[in-house]
Amino acid sequence: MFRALGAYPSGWRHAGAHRDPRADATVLRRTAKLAEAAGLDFLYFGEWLSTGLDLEHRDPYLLARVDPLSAVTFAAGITRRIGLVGTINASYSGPYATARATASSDVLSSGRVAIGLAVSSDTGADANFGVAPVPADRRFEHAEEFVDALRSLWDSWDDDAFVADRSTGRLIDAEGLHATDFDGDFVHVAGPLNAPRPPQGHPPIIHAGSSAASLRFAGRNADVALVAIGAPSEGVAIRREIAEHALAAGRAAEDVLLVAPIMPIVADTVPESWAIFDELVRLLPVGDDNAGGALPSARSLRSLAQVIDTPLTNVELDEPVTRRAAARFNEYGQQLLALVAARTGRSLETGDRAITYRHVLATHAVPAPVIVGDASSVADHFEEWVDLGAVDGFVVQSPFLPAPFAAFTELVVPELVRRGRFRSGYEGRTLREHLGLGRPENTHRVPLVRTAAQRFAGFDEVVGAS
Ligand SMILES: Cc1cc2nc3c(=O)[nH]c(=O)nc-3n(C[C@H](O)[C@H](O)[C@H](O)COP(=O)(O)O)c2cc1C
Repeated sequence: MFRALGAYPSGWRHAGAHRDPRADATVLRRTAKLAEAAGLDFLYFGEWLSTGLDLEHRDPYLLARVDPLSAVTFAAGITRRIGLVGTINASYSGPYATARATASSDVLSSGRVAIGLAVSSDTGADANFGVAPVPADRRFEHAEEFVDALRSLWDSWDDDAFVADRSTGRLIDAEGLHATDFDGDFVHVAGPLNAPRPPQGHPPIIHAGSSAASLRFAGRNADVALVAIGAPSEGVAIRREIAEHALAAGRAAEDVLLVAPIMPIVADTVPESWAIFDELVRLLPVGDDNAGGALPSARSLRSLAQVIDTPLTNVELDEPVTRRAAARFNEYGQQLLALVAARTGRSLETGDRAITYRHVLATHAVPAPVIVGDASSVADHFEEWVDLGAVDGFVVQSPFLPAPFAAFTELVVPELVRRGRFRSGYEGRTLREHLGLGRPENTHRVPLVRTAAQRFAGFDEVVGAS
């Protein structure tokens, strides 16, 4: 997952971090090369369609970044094998333009493109696009029509419609162009599309979201579901839920892959990886409600006190959490303590490696799926989750770019290959092949010429009747 300014809010402050969005081409080129050299399935470009000062400390990577479909096209030109996922938001995109742009980039990349389909709503985006928002409770219905329309448009032409017969002068097989008219409750589009059928037939659809509505949507429509998962047992339950929705929609359970975001912080040794995470926490501008430059108040000590049900009066951020104070934390507070211990090697009341309130607050304030360790411990985590049936794979987030991502590709990927858990290099050509997804047939049977003839026959009747 490519977040140029880093997926951890303080990542850009780390020494050596990319921090100038105007130079995104440089870090994108480096990241794409690293990812492809490691044989990763895809690079994922997310999307958010508005900006504002409130993002500076919460999600700085959203402040200003290149448009995902532009990034896909750029990356397609500098890579040869890796898949490229460009996110578009169904509520703010037209199906014709989206089908055309993605069919085009699939052609230009020889079948390596997927759509990240976002269904989120955002009042900023409503204002930016000047459109009446899709009613909140019908966003997923709208998105379902959007996907159906996309697939219909991608099937406008048969794979072999362009016969290009020089001797007869026949360029196309007229029977290979289909009527694609789609007339739903929300989506109305005629077509056919003025782009060839994509090399993958239908570029895969990846849907990110963790709500019940998102899981249902993914089960019914997506090729890959990207879901935030806290524990393996949760992943197993989510997989079952998605499979039920897939089956109810007439699909097979294995038609939908389940992947989870993960933020590995890896170094040659475990203490070195702890040091990187400690530094990210130190650089996080957490503070109390009125502290200048701090994260929003929801990430203050006061809010932490509320969620762990424990008064935190007169404590300093860098003060150790005493055993006595820890005993008063509720279940969520105990989970935070366990997470801090796993990510930092710290424990209660142990001198300079004591758990401090800063670490507890940072872990609450930044709900990133951080996993800290050396190559072996991070690979153990991957293996365990896959073996327990929690996920089919992971989408790697980097706290900043490029160093932690380089460390992941140079340390963890070879370890997974050594263990026989990841292929060495690419076997397939297209993204569908990387993911083990079949290539869909063209679903249109009736050529446009025949429907035109039928329409003409209807016209004759009308003329005859008059
Ligand atoms: C790992 C991950 C990445 C996501 N990336 C995006 C994104 O780039 N753009 C977007 O609009 N939504 C993205 N989402 C989805 C939203 O965060 C949210 O889950 C979605 O709007 C569904 O929530 P809802 O069903 O409550 O609307 C992502 C979700 C996850 C889990």
